[in-house]
Amino acid sequence: MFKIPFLDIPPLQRAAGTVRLPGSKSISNRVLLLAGLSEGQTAVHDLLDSDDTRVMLASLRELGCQLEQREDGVLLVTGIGAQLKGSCAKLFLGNAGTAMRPLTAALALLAATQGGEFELSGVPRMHERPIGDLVDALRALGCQIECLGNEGYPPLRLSGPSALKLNEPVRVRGDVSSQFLTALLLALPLVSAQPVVVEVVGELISKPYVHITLELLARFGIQVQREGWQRFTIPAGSRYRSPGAVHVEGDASSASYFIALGALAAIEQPLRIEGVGSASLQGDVRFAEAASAMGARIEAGPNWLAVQRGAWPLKAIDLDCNHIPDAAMTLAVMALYADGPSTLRNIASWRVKETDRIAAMATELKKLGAQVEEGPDWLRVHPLRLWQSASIHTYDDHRVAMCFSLAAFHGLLGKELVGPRVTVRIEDPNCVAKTFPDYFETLFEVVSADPADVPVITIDGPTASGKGTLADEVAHELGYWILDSGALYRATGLAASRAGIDLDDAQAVAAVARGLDLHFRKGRATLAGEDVTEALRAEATGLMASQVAAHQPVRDALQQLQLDFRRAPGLVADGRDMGTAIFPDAGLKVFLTASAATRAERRHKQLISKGISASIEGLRADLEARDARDKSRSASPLKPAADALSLDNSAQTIEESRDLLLRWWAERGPFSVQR
Ligand SMILES: Nc1ncnc2c1ncn2[C@@H]1O[C@H](COP(=O)(O)OP(=O)(O)O)[C@@H](O)[C@H]1O
Ligand SMILES: Nc1ccn([C@H]2C[C@H](O)[C@@H](COP(=O)(O)OP(=O)(O)O)O2)c(=O)n1
Repeated sequence: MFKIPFLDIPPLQRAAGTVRLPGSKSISNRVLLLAGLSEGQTAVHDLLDSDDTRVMLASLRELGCQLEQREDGVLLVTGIGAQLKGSCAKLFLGNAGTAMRPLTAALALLAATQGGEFELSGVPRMHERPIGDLVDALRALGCQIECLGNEGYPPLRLSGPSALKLNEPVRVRGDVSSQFLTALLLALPLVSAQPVVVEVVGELISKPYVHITLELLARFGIQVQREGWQRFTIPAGSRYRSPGAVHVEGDASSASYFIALGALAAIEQPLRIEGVGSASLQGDVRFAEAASAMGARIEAGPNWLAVQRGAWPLKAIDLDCNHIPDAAMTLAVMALYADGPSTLRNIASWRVKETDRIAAMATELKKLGAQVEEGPDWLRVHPLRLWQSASIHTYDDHRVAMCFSLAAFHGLLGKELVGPRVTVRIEDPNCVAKTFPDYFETLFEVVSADPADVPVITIDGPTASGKGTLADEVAHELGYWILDSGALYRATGLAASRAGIDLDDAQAVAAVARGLDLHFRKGRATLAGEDVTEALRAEATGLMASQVAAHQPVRDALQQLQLDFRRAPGLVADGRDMGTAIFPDAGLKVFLTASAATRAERRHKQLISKGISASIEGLRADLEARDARDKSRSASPLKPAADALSLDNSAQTIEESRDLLLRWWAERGPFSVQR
């Protein structure tokens, strides 16, 4: 997760590999509610773990459902069997429309029939998202609902008991959001002692989402009868019955970013997307048709897609997007790469989503330099040839963040470079946590950039100056990868000494370096399958590292391994020769020092905290000897690069050093200082 103020994405060129999608948000939250209302236990497989599902889970727990996370990731939900366990609760639902609407309907009906009082609230944006049509429908039915802020908007208070009028059809508007109808369909089986009829007023939008609702209701034992998309009947005596186990499909809206990615950048090989396909329930899989119309080459299996670039530039489209409201935002960004203006129509619902998405898309696309026109329910985007770096505001809207990451792909038309290479800054990247917490990690796994375009910060300096600590801090703030180059020399020294090799035998040690079976995962290092995290950090290993690092053949053997760390979105590399030898073109080079006394003291503290005893004098002698060797060797000696900025942090805190580096970095970047 990128919990940072912004993420700068450098120019990206290609995509290849396989993406596994997170579970569908729409299906996850519907399944949770149905499982929560059912009798018995439901094993939910592949549930999405995100902000929106977390608020639903917290609410279910509050309402008395038992939730148990199995070791294999499956969630066991024991439902309340349509019987309230408590008569009051206050539920906070964040910005999750898929929790607010159905819980409102379900709790209003439960309060009416069984008595109770429930308050439902969310973040400020949730209190601006209309729910009046659902409230009206429920009030007409006899439910007691109070809007605690503005009429027609959350927060809401639902209370009862009260008499329900179920003889007449429940009428609900369907032309603003289909979620109101979905909410009623999910909840009305609670009161279906007699048949209950729902009539939709106005033309129903987003029908595919209602289709998902009906399919899932069927899996939980409720066969809704449908006449067109206007009239729905819940048969008398309907009861929620757990199907035992449910598998949640991958999220088709999330797939749209990777389908677009394939269309833009899967040049040699298709990009494979797992979790959705031709057998998917979700309407947003039809985004694939829109992407095909723009030129993508797509092959589909039951639960996978393989997408490759076809037409380039993409083909402009003029499309009614009513059937793919969420995924269609991605088309607006693809339109930048088209051969003419593209028009997205029938998207009025965008105006009442996480933000006013029509306005947001228009504003942010224009920042990149695009010409954009908008109407009450449409958006027209003209292709972009002269790109400019832009800081994209994301409005706490996950989809804005995800679709604009695609604007980092540009420049290449055929083999020719068109326009400048620019940086796309995504503000508040963590807003993707709503539906796809690992979106950026997933993206960076499958994309590649020209290494020259990937920004690098180097931090070189003597031992215990704080390079590693500072590199971690800075990389974390920028969302960059980390190269601890010393670890490669340490691993080489350790592996060579374990193999009984003379550390002064340059060729023999270089052979070890070339065959190094070293992996870093989740803060642990393994060498030939053995966890060597602690062994690598031992002082003795540092001395061995310094010894083997003096051999040019060893340095040559490790060079490519180090260069391979240079991947989007960027790299912070620490060592002795990062700025002088490995990344001479780094955008920022820092030479970090501190007095020998300070460094000895820091190392001493570090060792003591790990329970290793050592004398400060001994440590100081060791580190001075190591510095002397690192500086005096002929192969890439420790010295500042000509263009490095020196920083003596003897009297600085880690935070002060970090903020200074980030300021230096911001001054060199395409955006003015932002912190
Ligand atoms: N201003 C500072 N900057 C960086 N590290 C510091 C600072 N003050 C104290 N330290 C501590 O110094 C120790 C050595 O830092 P480390 O990153 O391991 O150094 P290096 O990678 O240069 O050998 C760490 O325990 C770190 O917390
Ligand atoms: N880029 C590098 C990194 C480390 N080395 C050598 C020289 C160092 O004394 C050892 C150990 O490096 P490391 O950065 O892990 O050591 P410290 O954490 O600074 O004690 O490896 C090098 O020659 N070039």
